[in-house]
Amino acid sequence: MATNTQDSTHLPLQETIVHSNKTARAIELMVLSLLVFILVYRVVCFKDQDQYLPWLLAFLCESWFTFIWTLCVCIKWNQCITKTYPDRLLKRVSESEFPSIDIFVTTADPILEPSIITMNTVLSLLAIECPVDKLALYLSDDGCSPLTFYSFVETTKFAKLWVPFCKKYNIQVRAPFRYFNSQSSPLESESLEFQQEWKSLKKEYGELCKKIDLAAQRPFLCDHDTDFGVFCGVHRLDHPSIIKVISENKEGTPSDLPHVIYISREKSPKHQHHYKAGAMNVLTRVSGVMTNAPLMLNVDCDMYANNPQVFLHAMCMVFGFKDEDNCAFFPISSSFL
Ligand SMILES: O=c1ccn([C@@H]2O[C@H](COP(=O)(O)OP(=O)(O)O[C@H]3O[C@H](CO)[C@@H](O)[C@H](O)[C@H]3O)[C@@H](O)[C@H]2O)c(=O)[nH]1
Ligand SMILES: [Mn+2]
Repeated sequence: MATNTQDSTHLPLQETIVHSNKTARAIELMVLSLLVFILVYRVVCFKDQDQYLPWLLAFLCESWFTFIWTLCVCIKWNQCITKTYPDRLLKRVSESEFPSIDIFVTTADPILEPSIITMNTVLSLLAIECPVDKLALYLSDDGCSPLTFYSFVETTKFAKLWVPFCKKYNIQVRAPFRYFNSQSSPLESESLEFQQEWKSLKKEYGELCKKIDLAAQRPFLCDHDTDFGVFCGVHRLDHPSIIKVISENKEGTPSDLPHVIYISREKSPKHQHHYKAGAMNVLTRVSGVMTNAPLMLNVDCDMYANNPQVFLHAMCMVFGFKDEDNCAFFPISSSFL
C-alpha cells in the first residue's frame, strides 16, 4: 500500500499492549507449589497407609486437578490486547488506494436462521465505513429458498434508505434490530430533521419486518414470469445454481450501495455438499469471476457488525507489519451476547 505522508508511516497500525499481572502470577505460582507439595506428600506417605485404595484415588484426583489447573494458568499467563488505529490507516492510504473487499454472508435455512436476523447482518455490512466502490456483498443461500431471496431483494430496497441515514448521522450500531431496540424514540436533543428521519426509518424497518413475516407464513406462488420462477419446484438438495445480481453500482457512486449478489450453489444428491466449507468454495469461485477482490470477509448469518469501522480495524491487523505478505487468514474477534 502506498503512503501519503512521511510522519504517519512511522506510526504502527496496531500495537500489542501487555497487561502486567505480576501479583496474579505470584499467587498462581504459590498455589501450584502447594498442589505439587500435596502430590509429593501422597507419594512419600503411600507405604504408611493401612488402606491403599482411598489414598490412591485421592492421589489420582489431585493429579488430574493439578493438571487442569496448570493448563488454566498457562492460558492466563501472558495477557495482552491488540489495539488498532484506523485513523493512522486513513492518513496513510487514500480512498482510491483502498483494496477492494468481497463480503460473504452464508445462510442455510430461513426458519432455523430467521431471515430477519440474516438481513440485519446484511444491512450492518452494507452500511460499513469503507469506500462503496470497493465493496461487494454476496449472500450464499444453502436453503435455496424463495423466502431468503425475497427478503434479500426487499432488504436491498430498504438499505437504500438505511445506509445514507447511518452515514449522515454517524450511527454506531448499524443493524436496525439492535439500533431501534436500544432506542425506543429519537433523542429530544437531536435536530428536528433527525427526529423526522428516525421516525420514518423506524416505520420503514417495521414494514420490512412485516413483509418478511407475512412471506414466511404463506407458500410462494410458482410464477415463471417473475424473478422467483427459478425457484419453482426446486428441492434444496437438488437444483442447478442460481446467481442473481440484485444491485450493481456500475459507476461506483459513493451515495449508492455496494454490489449486492445472491447465490444458491448447485446441489445434487450424488455429490457431498460439504456444508459451509462447500458454500465458501463456491463463493470464492463466483466472486473471483465477478469482482475478484484481494480481500475477503466471511461472516455467519447471525454475526452483524457492531462497529462501522470494523473493516478499518481489520485492515490494521492485516497490513503494516513486516510479515504481512505471508499472512492470509485473520479471525476477527467476536463478542457473544
Ligand atoms: O450447509 C450449510 C451449513 C451451514 N452454513 C452456514 O455456516 C454458518 C455457521 O453454521 P452454524 O451451524 O451456525 O455453526 P456455528 O457453530 O454457530 O458456527 C461456528 O462454527 C462453524 C463450524 O465450525 C464455523 O463455520 C462458524 O464460523 C462458527 O461461528 C452459518 O452462517 C450457516 O448458515 C451453510 O452455509 N451451509
Ligand atoms: Mn451459528
